Amino acid sequence: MSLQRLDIYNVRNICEQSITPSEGLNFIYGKNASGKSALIEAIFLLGRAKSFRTSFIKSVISFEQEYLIVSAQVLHGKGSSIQLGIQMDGKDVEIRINQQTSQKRSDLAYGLPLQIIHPKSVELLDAGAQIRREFLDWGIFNHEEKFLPVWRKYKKALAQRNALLKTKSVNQIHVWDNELVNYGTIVNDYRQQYLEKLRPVLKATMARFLALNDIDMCLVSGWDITKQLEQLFIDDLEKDMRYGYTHSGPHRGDFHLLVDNKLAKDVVSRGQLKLLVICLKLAQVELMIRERDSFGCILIDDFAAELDKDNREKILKFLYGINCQVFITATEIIDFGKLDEIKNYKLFHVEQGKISCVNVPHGTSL
Ligand SMILES: Nc1ncnc2c1ncn2[C@@H]1O[C@H](COP(=O)(O)OP(=O)(O)OP(=O)(O)O)[C@@H](O)[C@H]1O
Repeated sequence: MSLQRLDIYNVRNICEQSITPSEGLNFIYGKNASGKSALIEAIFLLGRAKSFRTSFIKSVISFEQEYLIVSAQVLHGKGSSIQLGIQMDGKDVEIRINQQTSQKRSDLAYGLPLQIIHPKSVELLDAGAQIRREFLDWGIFNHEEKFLPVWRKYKKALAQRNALLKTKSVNQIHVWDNELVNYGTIVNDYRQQYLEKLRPVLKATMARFLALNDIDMCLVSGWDITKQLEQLFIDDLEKDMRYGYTHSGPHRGDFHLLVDNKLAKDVVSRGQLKLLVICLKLAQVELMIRERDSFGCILIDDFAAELDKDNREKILKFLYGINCQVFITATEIIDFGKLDEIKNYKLFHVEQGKISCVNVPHGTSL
């Protein structure tokens, strides 16, 4: 799965640009504020229908413009391709798949699975649990089609229960308790199964980048698993009513990344933490390629940030070795290391929102 052609219209300082990327590695370089991240953001918008930098979409639309559009021809193996498009005006989102309008953001995500690594990605291991839940659930969503409808039903039941808690009208609350127990248990099981599959891939990926012993990953369910969830809803009712929300369930779930049985963020260096996050993200991609034989794009914004030359080389080697389209940005070509050993890549230069493909005869040392 890869972008064959990408058209960007009104994304930050990119007014109107089209590129034909390589199926393999795409290196994007340019000075600060040239528009490299805007290009990465455009691809992310297309696959996730949201920005990775802001929840305020108006700020992504070029100044004084009403809307943005990103569209692409996406090759889906065996020569078949689909046309994906998204238009956003800050209020509404219009998704087009092969010229048909779709209401579902999940259709885009299935059409173009994306993984992104950027300087703030380190939050995956040093910020609150929500970002880790989303990480796990995104992996499961791409593995198991049945997961999303169950998760949606769980969230709907949770919203209903919380609404009853807030108005203290708890007579009918057991109806929602039953739904939450039912769907919540399934969500937790999916997470556990996914984590069991991801763990060995993660350990193998980490071994390539980090000399850390005894790394493990374990699921935090979001409730005291020595007790029945059903019983916890009964026991916690008074507390839940006082705060107006449900304290136990997979919506409070998390995972812990442990190094020598301690939370990674408490024992490793900043650079190591960043590498651990990269490993987690690449392990998800690798698992998906193993199980589904394909992936969409890996996006890496600001490649050189906090990574030393050795690690940048190892990451590039890894990316070169997996069958996947990659977009990587840096301010200097030199940050990409030796490109002469890599075939099948394209180099793009960005300047004031204009993207141009730089011709480098393969085998040339940059
Ligand atoms: N809505 C917008 N409309 C037009 N330009 C914008 C908008 N939002 C931001 N910009 C400008 O777009 C330019 C490109 O920003 P971008 O973050 O893509 O740069 P970059 O090349 O990734 O830079 P750096 O290397 O510093 O991270 C900046 O000058 C920024 O001020």
